[in-house]
Amino acid sequence: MPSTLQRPIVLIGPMGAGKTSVGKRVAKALGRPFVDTDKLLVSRHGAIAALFETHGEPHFRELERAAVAETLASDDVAVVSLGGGAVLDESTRALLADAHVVLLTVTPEAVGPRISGSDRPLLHHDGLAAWQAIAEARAPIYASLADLTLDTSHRPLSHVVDDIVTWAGTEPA
Ligand SMILES: Nc1ncnc2c1ncn2[C@@H]1O[C@H](COP(=O)(O)OP(=O)(O)OP(=O)(O)O)[C@@H](O)[C@H]1O
Ligand SMILES: O=C(O)C1=C[C@@H](O)[C@@H](O)[C@H](O)C1
Ligand SMILES: [Mg+2]
Repeated sequence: MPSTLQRPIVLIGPMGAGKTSVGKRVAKALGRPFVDTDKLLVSRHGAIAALFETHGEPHFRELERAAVAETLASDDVAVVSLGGGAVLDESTRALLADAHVVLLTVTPEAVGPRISGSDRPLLHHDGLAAWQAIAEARAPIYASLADLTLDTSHRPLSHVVDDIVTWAGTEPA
């Protein structure tokens, strides 16, 4: 049954934490629309790795900020999964003030298999070492925004989804 959630649920966290997979399932469980901003950007501008290579990361962040702003301005969208670095942008962070923000975390040990073979440009050179450095540098930003934090390292997707759905039902509208 569709929920009456008044504010969107926004999933943040490092690459491979499960934002896309979990967000899609939370939206389905709530019977509400879902947007993954990485997927939105790919549908409009092509592969993220090519965008980084051709136009650079700052250009990608601008496109990302616009995509997040547009998505959160829609009355229809209830669950939004962001790209891992979206919260680096100050104005993107400000857009999250009215959302239920859920931080998904994952340990380096657990994320290894999840990111192997992923086409994330920031991981092209050093893989797991790059992931770890990026995740550590961003951890304070993620933590400062989170209303709920869930570690996904050793938990099936369905348990993470159930926790978010239950928590959303207890949050003030
Ligand atoms: N709790 C989990 N247990 C096991 N595997 C998981 C879990 N959550 C996600 N995965 C797997 O990890 C991979 C990455 O997940 P996902 O794409 O959802 O991460 P993400 O946070 O959206 O990453 P990105 O920032 O790169 O978009 C997928 O193959 C997914 O099936
Ligand atoms: O953590 C990051 O900076 C990124 C994560 C991905 O979701 C993509 O948005 C892109 O590869 C950048
Ligand atoms: Mg994703």
